[in-house]
Amino acid sequence: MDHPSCLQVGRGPPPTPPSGPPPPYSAFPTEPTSWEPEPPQPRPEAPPLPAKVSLYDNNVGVSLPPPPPPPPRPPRPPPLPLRVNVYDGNTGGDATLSLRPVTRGEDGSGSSGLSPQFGPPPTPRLRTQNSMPDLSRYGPRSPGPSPLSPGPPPGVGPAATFGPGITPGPSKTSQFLQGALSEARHFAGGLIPHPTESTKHYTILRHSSPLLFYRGPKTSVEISIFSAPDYPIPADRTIWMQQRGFSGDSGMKVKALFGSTDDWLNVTPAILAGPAELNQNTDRAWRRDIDKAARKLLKEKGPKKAHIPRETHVIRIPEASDDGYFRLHLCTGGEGIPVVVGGELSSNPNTKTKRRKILCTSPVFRVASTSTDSSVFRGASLTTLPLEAAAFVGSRAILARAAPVIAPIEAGLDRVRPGLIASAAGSFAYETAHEKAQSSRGGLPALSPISRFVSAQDDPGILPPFPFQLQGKVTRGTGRSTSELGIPTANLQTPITPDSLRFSLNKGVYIGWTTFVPQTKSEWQPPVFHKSLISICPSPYGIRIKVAPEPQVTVHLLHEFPSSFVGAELKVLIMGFLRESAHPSTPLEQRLVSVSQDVHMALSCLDRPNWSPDHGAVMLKQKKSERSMGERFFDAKEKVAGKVPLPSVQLHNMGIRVGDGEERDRLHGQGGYWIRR
Ligand SMILES: Cc1cc2nc3c(=O)[nH]c(=O)nc-3n(C[C@H](O)[C@H](O)[C@H](O)COP(=O)(O)O)c2cc1C
Ligand SMILES: Nc1ncnc2c1ncn2[C@@H]1O[C@H](COP(=O)(O)OP(=O)(O)O)[C@@H](O)[C@H]1O
Repeated sequence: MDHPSCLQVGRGPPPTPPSGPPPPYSAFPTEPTSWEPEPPQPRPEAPPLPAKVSLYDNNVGVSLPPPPPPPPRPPRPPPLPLRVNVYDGNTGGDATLSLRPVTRGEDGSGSSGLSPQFGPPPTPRLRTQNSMPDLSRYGPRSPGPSPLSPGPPPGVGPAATFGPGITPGPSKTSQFLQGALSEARHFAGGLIPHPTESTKHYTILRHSSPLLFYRGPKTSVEISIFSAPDYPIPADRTIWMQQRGFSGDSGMKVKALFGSTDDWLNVTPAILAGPAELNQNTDRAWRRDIDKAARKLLKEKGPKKAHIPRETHVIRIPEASDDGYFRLHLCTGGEGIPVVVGGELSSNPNTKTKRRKILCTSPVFRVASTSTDSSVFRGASLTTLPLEAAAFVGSRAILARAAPVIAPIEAGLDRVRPGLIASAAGSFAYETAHEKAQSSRGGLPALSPISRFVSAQDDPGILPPFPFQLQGKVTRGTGRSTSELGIPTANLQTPITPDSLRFSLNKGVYIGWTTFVPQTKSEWQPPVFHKSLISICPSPYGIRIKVAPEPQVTVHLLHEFPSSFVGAELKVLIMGFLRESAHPSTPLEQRLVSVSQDVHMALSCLDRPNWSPDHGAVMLKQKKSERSMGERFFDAKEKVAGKVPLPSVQLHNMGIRVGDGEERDRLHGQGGYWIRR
């Protein structure tokens, strides 16, 4: 094959779309090389969690004023039930804690007077097996199922609502949290009464509790937007999050990432989901809230002006926003941050086009992690004090529960730390790596795409930070890549580790080489490498609607195989970055053109000697020996992780901020999803 195009790293003129379908590549030879696979390492299990922990631990190291005595409650109307999303260590998913208030003494406890109930853990999302296409690679294709077609319920976290709670069988963890968080419910009760805020034409209903416990990248707030019959939601609507009042920490660190230069973050949900993709219980709870609010709006505004439900949003709260009070603004038009509160544009003609118009603002909510401490009490206003008390109690409860998980890790670290890293050097190295990652990003993609218009002699070949190596078992896909794009993709079951790699990669398409890892020693043969296209991004097929979808590694090998190899172990050497992933809503024709270009690029590029797998393997070795101190620290962290019991749950899932929040924000982007009503 003739390759007029050559390569360079950096910007270049726009690529010329190749005409026709991707070229056949079955005839391309594979190359034996000395790059050998290494086996993956197993990880030990976490110790079991205790069933019961004392709530009020006097050894927490903070001076807490005695909690205010509960105000006398009128018997009617009954207080609304509070539901708090918590991580359920037993199921590995989220549990919704629904605390239904009862009259004091009614339950015989006489303590908080609240009888908690728990929502069920979400049903794990299963893949539809019957949607597998015929694997005859270039045969006629049947259209795949629509992304919005009915399917099994997704792994969405349960909603926190004001409607009646969903009553499942309580788990061990939930029993523990029952006691702890019923206290939180008691205190938080004071702030619940305003789950909706309205302007003349718009209303925002907050489904979630006013008190959201931080749960890592999955932390989310759920709202529904209503509008008057003559005022549909504008197509250019955006949702912005603004921090309000007291903040527990510095806050708002990755403004550029979220398109903001102020205390405003653009948190508009990324994905439009179909009703069939939602967890049905969650949606039912949302609808109950919506019906209740709609009835109220009808009463207030009359049938002609009553606001009608338009959209429901599950908005991911960026981890970098830290603890504090927040509200959301529904905006339209303009550019930059919305600076006009009250729905009117500035009269200054110079700034007019730059400003977004705020259509409506949501009720306030509080995000709390275990970093909540007594200083928050000092910063709280009188109206927010009950919520602060609730945050405090809740965070103590979660910390207490986390302690048995953290303790063995700490102990294990102490055992292995002296030989691996002195903690001071470690933290320095960590900072260095962290800063490096930060500066290399600067809000722009750090990886320059390979340009298509450089002559072979100018081709610099693999450039840092490449190559990378990933390994994983092939799992079944949805069949959509085959049916829609004509490329079967081997989906790898692999977390992207170590962190240094995870945080370096853009969501995008890469070129590289893939080899099969022999299952037994007797199977060993010199490895054969196949040119490959590697995609690292969340599945665009919407079957796993999540607040913070994890990137998936999928590989299309540029070689024809007689049959499927699901279950095989692949090793992938990633050599260069081609392009950012197209948004899932990109029209099919455009995606086809991109994939066809990707195939051309991989074929022309990887044939050159400076892109060979041997060359890649040498560079990988070299890279390993030249690791920066920061990268070594990441390695050390991995090694430590291999030697000490790792928690089966991640600490951020237990409300503990562990410092990687900004990187995770980068990884997940805005996240979130929304549905039409
Ligand atoms: C060459 C190539 C290019 C891809 N480009 C994109 C893209 O631009 N945007 C995107 O969301 N996903 C992209 N993907 C990911 C696939 O659309 C899909 O997530 C993956 O192949 C899994 O699909 P499956 O469920 O059919 O196995 C790409 C995959 C490959 C192999
Ligand atoms: N050239 C190839 N590249 C990747 N996978 C292939 C290739 N040829 C066959 N396969 C097999 O096809 C499977 C993908 O097919 P399938 O899951 O039906 O489609 P999709 O990738 O659209 O989800 C892979 O898991 C792999 O076993």
